[in-house]
Amino acid sequence: MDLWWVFLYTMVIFVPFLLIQISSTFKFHFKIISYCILCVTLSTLAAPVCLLKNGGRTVDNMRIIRAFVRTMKYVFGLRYEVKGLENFRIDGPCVIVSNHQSVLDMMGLMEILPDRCVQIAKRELMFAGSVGLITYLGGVIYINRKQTRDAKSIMAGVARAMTDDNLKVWVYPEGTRNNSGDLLPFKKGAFHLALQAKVPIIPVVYSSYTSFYDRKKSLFSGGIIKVEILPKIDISGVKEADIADLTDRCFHEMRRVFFRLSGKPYTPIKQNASSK
Ligand SMILES: CCCCCCCCCCCCCCC(=O)SCCNC(=O)CCNC(=O)[C@H](O)C(C)(C)COP(=O)(O)OP(=O)(O)OC[C@H]1O[C@@H](n2cnc3c(N)ncnc32)[C@H](O)[C@@H]1OP(=O)(O)O
Ligand SMILES: CCCCCCCC/C=C\CCCCCCCC(=O)OC[C@@H](O)COP(=O)(O)O
Repeated sequence: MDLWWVFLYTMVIFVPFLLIQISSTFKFHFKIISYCILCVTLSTLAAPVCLLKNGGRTVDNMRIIRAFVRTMKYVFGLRYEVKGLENFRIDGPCVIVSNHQSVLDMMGLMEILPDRCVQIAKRELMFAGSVGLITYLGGVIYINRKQTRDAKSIMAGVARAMTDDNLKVWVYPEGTRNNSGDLLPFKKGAFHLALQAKVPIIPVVYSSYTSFYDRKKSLFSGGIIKVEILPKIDISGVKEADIADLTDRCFHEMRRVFFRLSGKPYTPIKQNASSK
């Protein structure tokens, strides 16, 4: 008889728990797959518009891509609260650095993307079907992260193009997606780029997604993302030998803002922030 009670309680507690787990995992994957399908569909629709309007690969296509991507937030119940847009109003090129949490960042990127701005992306993105095509048409710059020397020489070319073509360049200095609720140490490429092109750096911080999006917990619901565009960091007077300090300064400033926007107490870290 006792065994029956144990069995019954196990079923009453365990089975609903299991079903909730399965359904939340299912819901999470369903939403992520829907996101990917929507990206592929919108890219397929945007590509001919870009080709008809601008003829080929040009940063002007980013305006078209931006208009398409801005509709996606409504599908996923996301809202952006943006502060500091006036800091984007500078004449000429600049390097924009921001934190990178997930593939969902494309929506936050396009929400505030200034005109004449291209992104640095891993070269694997080029092969992502119509998404790859649309990034190519928008003028995204691809780097091979496994070949530092190649990446550096591409960045040197980008520095020239920035001044020649009046381009802004968006870099994710963490170098990869990071949904841990903190920032990864910054790589130095973006800061070398700013120095080589002799342009200011504009940091952009997005609040943590962990309250509404968490891969480990299979969580993906609607939510509010706070975005802050910080005042530009002037690099006049900065020398190559100061790159590590510049990287650290930017990292710590962005990390402070990240914790504030995410409503979490700031915990300073002592060690050198930059990755190498
Ligand atoms: C319609 C719907 C469709 C949606 C479509 C939306 C379109 C938008 C697309 C947006 C795409 C966004 C994609 C985002 C990504 O892919 S993020 C991943 C790729 N990005 C990056 O990795 C950028 C950040 N990384 C760097 O900047 C790195 O520094 C890099 C240049 C890549 C080199 O990395 P790594 O090999 O790991 O080396 P280190 O950074 O550790 O550097 C090693 C030493 O080299 C020095 N260094 C670095 N860069 C330079 C440089 N440019 N010039 C000179 N020297 C450089 C660095 O200082 C290190 O030396 P020391 O240790 O200081 O001596
Ligand atoms: C014929 C092949 C067809 C392949 C189809 C692939 C479909 C891809 C579908 C949807 C992708 C939408 C994503 C939009 C762009 C996302 C850019 C992005 O966030 O890349 C991640 C990169 O920053 C860092 O990568 P890692 O964290 O280091 O990894």
